[in-house]
Amino acid sequence: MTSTVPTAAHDDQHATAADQPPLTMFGPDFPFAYDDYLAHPAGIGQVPATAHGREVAVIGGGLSGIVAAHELMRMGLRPVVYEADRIGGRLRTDTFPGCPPELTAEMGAMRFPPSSTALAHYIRLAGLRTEPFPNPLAPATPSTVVDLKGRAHYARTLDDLPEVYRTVMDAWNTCLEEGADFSAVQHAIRHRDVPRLREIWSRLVERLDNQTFYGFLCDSPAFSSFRHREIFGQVGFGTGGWDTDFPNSVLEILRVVYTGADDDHRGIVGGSQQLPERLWDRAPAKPVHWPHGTSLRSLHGGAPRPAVTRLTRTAAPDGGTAVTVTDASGAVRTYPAAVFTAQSWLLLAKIDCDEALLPIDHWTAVERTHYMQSSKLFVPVDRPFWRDPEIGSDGRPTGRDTMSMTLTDRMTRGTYLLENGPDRPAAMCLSYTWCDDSSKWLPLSAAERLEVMLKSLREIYPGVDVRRHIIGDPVTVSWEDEPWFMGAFKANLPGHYRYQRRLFTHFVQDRLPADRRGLFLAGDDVSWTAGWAEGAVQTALNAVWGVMHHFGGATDSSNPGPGDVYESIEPVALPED
Ligand SMILES: Cc1cc2nc3c(=O)[nH]c(=O)nc-3n(C[C@H](O)[C@H](O)[C@H](O)COP(=O)(O)OP(=O)(O)OC[C@H]3O[C@@H](n4cnc5c(N)ncnc54)[C@H](O)[C@@H]3O)c2cc1C
Repeated sequence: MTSTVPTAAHDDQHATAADQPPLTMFGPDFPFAYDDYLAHPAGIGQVPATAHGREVAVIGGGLSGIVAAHELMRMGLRPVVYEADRIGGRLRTDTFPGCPPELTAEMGAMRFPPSSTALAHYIRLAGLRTEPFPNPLAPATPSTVVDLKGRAHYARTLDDLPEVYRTVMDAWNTCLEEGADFSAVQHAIRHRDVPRLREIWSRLVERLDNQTFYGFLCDSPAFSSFRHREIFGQVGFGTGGWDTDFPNSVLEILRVVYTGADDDHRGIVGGSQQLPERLWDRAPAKPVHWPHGTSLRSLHGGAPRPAVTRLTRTAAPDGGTAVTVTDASGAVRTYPAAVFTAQSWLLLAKIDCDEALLPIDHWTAVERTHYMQSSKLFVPVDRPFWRDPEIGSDGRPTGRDTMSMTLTDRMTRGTYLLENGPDRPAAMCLSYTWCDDSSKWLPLSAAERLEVMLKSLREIYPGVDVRRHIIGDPVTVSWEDEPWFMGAFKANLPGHYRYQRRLFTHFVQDRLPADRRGLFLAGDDVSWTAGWAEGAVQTALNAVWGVMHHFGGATDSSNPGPGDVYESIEPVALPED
């Protein structure tokens, strides 16, 4: 997910002293150091040799499924990946028909915070490079235009914007500090002070689970001005407007700001889809059980199995239960364990499921899951023409760029300018929207969307003929309209904390009835930080731990896994009555 009180502004207020430990997506709900766990020389655990070669179904070939499959293969198990669409899922990098293949469009995730340290482990493993992402007012962004209520402001830094923007930024920082112990939580995250973090966060969860983001702002004297709340909603913090998140639980927003998830973003050079694709192709250096050179691709004969159409529980030979998977080819296979990584709603709508798959409270949590909508449209252009100096009405350069990264309250909301070098073809993300703003695009074809977007941009840049630079057809997506996704990413509504807790903690199954074990939920919507690929990775690692434990395996005592330390760091349990 992404969002502007701008990055620069946010950092400005909460400056990171060079001698402080870095901010990472460590908690606050489940403060487990996934990065240290992955980096530890003892590895993340093993299964008994008798389990080597046994099959585990992995449903979904997005990042979570591929990370889970990769780690299960490294343990000597045989992951069988099912993928309905394409490897990568919401790490979807499209190309433009008829254009050079290096010109890409990130239809899903496009920018990653350095605080995503478990994700960074796999980016390194895949040998991928990252580069600064051109967010509003980010150092890598030549210029930004904020266009609100028909008035456009041009800025290279926050100081170029009218004073009211700084006032709004100050209000946001005050609101966070007074309403959500911002500095104390960040300090605990940086220093991995688990008792302190749990103490503060538990209190906040109890107090704020029933509060919307907007209600949180309204409760703050710092945000008593409607106009300031409105500007904040349009321009947000970090990377863009957050008003489409106003109805969501404020806990979702706090998780983002505490962990620096919306700050200092970097893009993956060549596209994010390469990450799961490379992991699919990668042969681990020291394979357990499998011959040298074994990769997920080689285990699957090149391609994953097709979409799962049915999931049932069946009796296992050892007297326990197994998970039986039917796929779109009609093939039926039974597995001692399965990891489900697709969005949970697919269990309700696209897969014929046996109710015995999950405990009833978990089904309720699946049903209540709330997804954000999100649409994007990209066009290829001949070159980064936006860097051309703007010429004023007197025929002289104004000192500004022709066009800028743009935030607006018009239909487009966020326009991103993506360069591949001077005079090389480039891409424009003409519009990136969420929720209601995304729904407005839903019934429009790509061509119709393009026309509305060009009109919005013409209002902001009357002298710029964007169309003249377009060299190919637009590519667009509305994730809520994608049959294998049904939404962009989860966002809890107020009162949803308990549901999220059920889904996230499902990987620890010793307390579940025996006939409800063996199916592990993972992926973005099971995580506490949906909309961030880090959560997809963290929950994949939880599921891997669950499968390992299910097969009688264990971690090295020097490197306990998420399930081993669960009791001491489990998310706060709110009362049900
Ligand atoms: C618009 C958008 C912007 C985002 N921006 C960012 C960002 O900037 N930074 C960031 O860190 N994260 C971002 N994210 C979030 C990030 O993309 C996700 O966290 C991550 O890609 C989720 O991976 P996953 O494996 O959990 O789920 P998915 O990617 O959804 O993978 C699940 C897979 O399951 C498959 N599937 C579905 N049904 C079946 C079935 N019946 N049988 C078999 N397979 C099935 C799907 O095709 C899919 O490939 C964004 C997401 C979206 C949508």
